[in-house]
Amino acid sequence: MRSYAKTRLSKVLLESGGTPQARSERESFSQMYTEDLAKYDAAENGLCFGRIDLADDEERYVGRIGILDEPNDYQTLLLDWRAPLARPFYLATPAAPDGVTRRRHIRTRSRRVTAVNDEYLSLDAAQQAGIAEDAGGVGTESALLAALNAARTGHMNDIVETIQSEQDAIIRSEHKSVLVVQGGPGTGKTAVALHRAAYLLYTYRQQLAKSGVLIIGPNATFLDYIGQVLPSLGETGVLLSTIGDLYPGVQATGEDPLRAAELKGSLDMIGVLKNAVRDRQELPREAISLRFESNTLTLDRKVVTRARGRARSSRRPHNLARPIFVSGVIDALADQLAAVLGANVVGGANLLSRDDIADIRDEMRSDPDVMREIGRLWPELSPQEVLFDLFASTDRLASAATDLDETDLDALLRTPGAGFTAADAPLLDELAELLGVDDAEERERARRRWRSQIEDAQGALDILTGSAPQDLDDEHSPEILMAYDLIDASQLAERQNVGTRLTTAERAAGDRTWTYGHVIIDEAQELSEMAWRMVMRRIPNRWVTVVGDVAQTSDPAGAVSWQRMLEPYVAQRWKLAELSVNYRTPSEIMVAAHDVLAAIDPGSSLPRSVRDSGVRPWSLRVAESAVSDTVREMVAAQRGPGLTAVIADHATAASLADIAGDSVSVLTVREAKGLEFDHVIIAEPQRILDESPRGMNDLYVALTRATQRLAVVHSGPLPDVLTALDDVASNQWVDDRTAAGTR
Ligand SMILES: Nc1ncnc2c1ncn2[C@@H]1O[C@H](COP(=O)(O)OP(=O)(O)OP(=O)(O)O)[C@@H](O)[C@H]1O
Repeated sequence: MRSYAKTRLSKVLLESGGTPQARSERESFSQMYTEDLAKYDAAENGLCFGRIDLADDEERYVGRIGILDEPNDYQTLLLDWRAPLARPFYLATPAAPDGVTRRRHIRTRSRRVTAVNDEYLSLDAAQQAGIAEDAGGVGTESALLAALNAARTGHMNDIVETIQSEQDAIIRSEHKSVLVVQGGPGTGKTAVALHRAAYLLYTYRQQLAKSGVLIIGPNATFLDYIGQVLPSLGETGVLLSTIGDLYPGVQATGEDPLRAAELKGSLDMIGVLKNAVRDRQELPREAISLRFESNTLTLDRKVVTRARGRARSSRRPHNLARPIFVSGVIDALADQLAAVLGANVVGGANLLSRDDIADIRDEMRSDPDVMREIGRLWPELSPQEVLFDLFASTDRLASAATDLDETDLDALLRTPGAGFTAADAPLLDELAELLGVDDAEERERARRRWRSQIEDAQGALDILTGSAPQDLDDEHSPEILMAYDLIDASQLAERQNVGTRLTTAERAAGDRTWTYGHVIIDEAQELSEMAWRMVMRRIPNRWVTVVGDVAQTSDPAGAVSWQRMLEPYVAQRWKLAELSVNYRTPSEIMVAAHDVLAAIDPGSSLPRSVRDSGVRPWSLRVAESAVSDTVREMVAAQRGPGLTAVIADHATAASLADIAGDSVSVLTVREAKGLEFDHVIIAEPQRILDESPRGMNDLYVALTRATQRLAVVHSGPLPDVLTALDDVASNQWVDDRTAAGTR
């Protein structure tokens, strides 16, 4: 398949000329073969990972992509894991075997089979194979446990080999509106969300290939962590973004203080932004005198009020209503001038015909002084400008945010030099709606760009001809093809465009008004009300998969209830699916997290851990000055594969930043969100609690990041919610290591 795609691709690339239709076909083929090659590369590892045997002796092999045996009547050699026929591989159980007698997990390294693991789904099949009932061969979960116990690499792996049935139901859900997947830490929400994207792209390829799928995650580290999963499932047409980067052309570089983030996330900001835009539609304090062709005209409050009223009552966005305002003012000024000119001649204003007055208006429109004054009163504005100016001035803020007290106004004021923040992106998006974009100029620029591309191409062809050997001119030999014979300028320009052809995801990323076919929001509890508005604008059909856990909300403007966030868009019409099994955190750690969850929401239950690690988490109290050294010793005691994370409040994390390396991360809770590590050290948990009004949720997130071991190092009293941890007197990880060394 590889060599077929490679050969076809090079053939397509060599072809040239032809009708526009032929060219566009070539383009699609070249894209298709390129994507095929990427898909085959991605499926290189674990190409085939399973097989099911059915009662009627049929065998089905399941893998990362589908393969048909073309010469043999297109028989299926390998089923794509997303195909309906592959589904029993994930769903069959001894209680409901669905015709399956045996499920085989096949593990491979490159092309070599390294392990085969069979589960017999009926006693008959097990006995026939000579497996005793108590041998653990029936319904074992060894493939899953092997995957879960493996050391972490810093990148998420796909779970196609071991998708569990409650996860499968969500991945393949046919629900066409908002589906909320709520589940505790480690229940596979992220994994499920990514596999759902792959499944939907496979099943609704036609529909989604053009519109694309958008996946929103909490931060760049997280996107990097999950970034490998979709290509390994063979899907490249997905845009991954954070909320902060969703507004095209702006990257969130600043960070808001908690109160500012909370205020910016609230729906009250809609009113504030509306006011901020209206405040830019100004009335002159006193009449403005304008010189126009040796006459003095007056622009007074009354004229401007009337023009502004007309423009506002059009209900168009600010920039699109601007021409109405401009006409209103120019009409009034032209009438004024006509009156002045008329008064100066016998016969009065009637002397000026309509055409004369129309000419005057045109001249006024091209008079820079007149237009400058009008521009001051109703300027053309960009969202960035309005937001920047609003948060830079106490006066503007006070005028727009009339309900806020002084402390809140201060919280919103931007520190000079700071960039836009993640909470600003939804505000920019809102402003873009309020301002409207007059894209006439952009369209004209695109036309000009195209013309100049054709001219460049023409130039290139001329040079090619000019630099041809002289004797060709003298004795033009018909069998030597000149560039001109093959291609004309517009074709060449088109070719260059093909070189920079954008994928659906790339085009969508640059277009604020792009509407996606499906949107998946991970860690959705972190989205503020304003962020929801921004996302929902991009998905008018409301086909959204929402994945999150309200007990893990850190953002002060984030969700405490899904209903509250979704109400404005779908009222009650959303479906809830829950995940109840924790695949990450061992049971010993979850026991310790119980009191923390109870403090967040006494009504919610902990997800059940699928495995034990055999190691109990512990806490160690040391002097404040010794916290740093203790953590360093623990990190140094880690050897071998696996990742260690130190999770702490901002200040403690900053003081330990230098120990970060390839296998060690030092993170705040916000940065650790959604990630996982083999070993986790939480430093100064009380400070995590104190740092935010959602401190308890943050502590819960920190506690549930480890796949193997957890330790807490603290200098003050241990928070009450952590008393389930073993209180130890010395650094166990270092002791364990020393003991291992002695042995
Ligand atoms: N069916 C499965 N087979 C193998 N591994 C799985 C399966 N389901 C989940 N996992 C693994 O469990 C871990 C946790 O999954 P994931 O990160 O998706 O959980 P989450 O619910 O998003 O967690 P959190 O809310 O804490 O961010 C990951 O390493 C994931 O690969």
